[in-house]
Amino acid sequence: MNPVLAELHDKARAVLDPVHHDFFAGGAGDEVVLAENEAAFRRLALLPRVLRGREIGEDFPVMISPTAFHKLAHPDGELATARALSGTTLVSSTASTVPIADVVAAATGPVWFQLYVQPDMAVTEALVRRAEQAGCRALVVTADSPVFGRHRRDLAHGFHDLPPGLAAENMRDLVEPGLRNIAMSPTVSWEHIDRLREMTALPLWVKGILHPQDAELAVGHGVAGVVVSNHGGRQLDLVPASLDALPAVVDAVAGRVPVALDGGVRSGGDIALALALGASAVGIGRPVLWGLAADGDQGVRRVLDVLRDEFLHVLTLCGGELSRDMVVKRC
Ligand SMILES: Cc1cc2nc3c(=O)[nH]c(=O)nc-3n(C[C@H](O)[C@H](O)[C@H](O)COP(=O)(O)O)c2cc1C
Ligand SMILES: O=C(O)C(=O)c1ccccc1
Repeated sequence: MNPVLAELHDKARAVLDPVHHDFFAGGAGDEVVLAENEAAFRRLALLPRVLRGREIGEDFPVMISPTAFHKLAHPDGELATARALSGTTLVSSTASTVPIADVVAAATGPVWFQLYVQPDMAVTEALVRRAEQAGCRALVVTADSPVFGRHRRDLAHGFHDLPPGLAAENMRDLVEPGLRNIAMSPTVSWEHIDRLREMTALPLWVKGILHPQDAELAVGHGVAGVVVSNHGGRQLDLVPASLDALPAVVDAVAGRVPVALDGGVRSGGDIALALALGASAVGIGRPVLWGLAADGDQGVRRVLDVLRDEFLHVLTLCGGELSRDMVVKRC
């Protein structure tokens, strides 16, 4: 792990209510997948190519993955995260504690909207319109959550509600006045993806793909991209590390749409490994929350800056270009 990220996590742990720290840090079940997401990177090594005589560009293939409830980390919440972007894309959660329009207004980079499809399609459509009107540039439908994950740390603490004064602000006054709960629904299907594609001209991504046949289906349903993700180990605690699921999805997609990855990315080297295995970009979840808790927008900026610096350094050491033949098992 990049030491700055470790330091920011330590600081976050020191300042956060332990209940909120554990909400951010925790995973589902025995937290096997939570640990595996990071461990999978350490099982791989990079074989650099030398003497390629190539200077690298400034492209930084990183986005901020959607995470709920940033006001639990810092009073400015998602506004602070949005101010820190300086060109990086923020995928803003349905469960943000700041309305999406305010997130976009504060943003210094593109904002995409992460959508939990609601069982009532009128409510879903109202969320989509809200994201469009705010100026979001894409929709990211989360597909790995037919039910809420079971997080033992939250159960142990009895954490299930936001404290008074905080709410999932995007859920206010949709269709009818008042605040709704975010629903997870096992009836969400590819038909909903088709309906969303008819509903909006925004590029539609699907997040939470692990099976290559689902990647194939996603492409068949006209998505703009897929995110290989296990929700940071917060849903099914039986799945592979997201990095280990990546190659088969990349093969199934066969270059037809971009394949992003999130889960366990904690250094510039991790970014390089994911790209070498065919990811077009990676998403960062918890480290952004640690930066936010430790130091607001400056902490989030620090996370992005150290990852950018480290990634570009690693990329240069690898000869400026990454490919699958450069990844080997560490034995
Ligand atoms: C506290 C927390 C809240 C999350 N909330 C959402 C969410 O609202 N929507 C979503 O699609 N994913 C959500 N995720 C999953 C992240 O988008 C992402 O897949 C995961 O955090 C990536 O792993 P990492 O934290 O190891 O970087 C959440 C993750 C965490 C840790
Ligand atoms: O905690 C999560 O992982 C998550 O996705 C979520 C979704 C809705 C509300 C709160 C958290």
